[in-house]
Amino acid sequence: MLSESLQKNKYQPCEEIGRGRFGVISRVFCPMTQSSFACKTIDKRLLSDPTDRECLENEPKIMTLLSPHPNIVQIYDMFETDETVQLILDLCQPVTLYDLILQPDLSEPKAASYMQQLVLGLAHCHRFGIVHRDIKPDNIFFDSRGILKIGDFGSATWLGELGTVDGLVGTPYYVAPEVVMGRPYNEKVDIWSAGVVLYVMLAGVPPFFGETAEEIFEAVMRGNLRFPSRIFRSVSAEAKDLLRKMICRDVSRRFSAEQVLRHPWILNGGQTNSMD
Ligand SMILES: Nc1ncnc2c1ncn2[C@@H]1O[C@H](COP(=O)(O)OP(=O)(O)OP(=O)(O)O)[C@@H](O)[C@H]1O
Repeated sequence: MLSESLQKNKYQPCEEIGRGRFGVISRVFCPMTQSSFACKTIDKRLLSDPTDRECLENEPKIMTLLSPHPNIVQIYDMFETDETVQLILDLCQPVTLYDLILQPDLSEPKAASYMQQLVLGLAHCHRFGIVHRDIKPDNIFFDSRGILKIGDFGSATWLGELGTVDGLVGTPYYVAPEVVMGRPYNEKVDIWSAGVVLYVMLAGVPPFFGETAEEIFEAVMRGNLRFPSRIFRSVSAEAKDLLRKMICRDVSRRFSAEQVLRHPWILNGGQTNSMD
């Protein structure tokens, strides 16, 4: 860990980029390398909950363990004072996958390219026994060259020796049913969430919805995956096949990251002729 003065010399603070629950993201400039980074400053005083505090401690450790990987936001430095923790990260574009899926005509090849990059990043996490637990479009970033990067490891955890964890973590539309049910779960929760991301990319709406978080959770637990013909008429049979294998309630039958990467729709880059 570097001292505050060295930190000041190494990175010059620039404009604020955004704000999260526990702090601020700013651009910083490193004169030594003539490059910009994102600096995530977390205000420790806002972390009253022990779970939030544990996540704060885990985030830089997990990111360091996973770095470098082309599809994961890289951590370069960390600075800590009594009040704050600062993480120096890859600077990503202001536009996340959340903004891109709002575009009405996201093609299957484009969706397949995003899905392949997302699952390559997840396969890397899962090989290290790490579960992200909050895969959703707002946590999927792009660098200046358009490469997809998984970010926000604030909810990530290690699978212990048992290979499972517990705790209600995630975002209602994207969370897997076994998480909502309060059962121990494993890395396959990320595949469910990535499947929901794929569904939203292809349909423009989530597969499970409701007016309140409780209603969404009930729909997720029922897990009744439907492809309304009005929306899915123009979606290929291969894409629907992959969706069924990712958004699968039976965890043992749900695809692993490696299986997703070997699925024909991914291997063919979303180029298909067949329709259902
Ligand atoms: N590495 C990054 N490069 C560029 N922008 C980023 C980066 N990380 C986060 N941001 C942006 O900064 C904003 C705040 O991000 P942050 O991760 O702190 O909070 P959040 O995900 O919005 O909320 P929460 O604190 O609940 O996780 C978001 O708009 C995000 O798009």
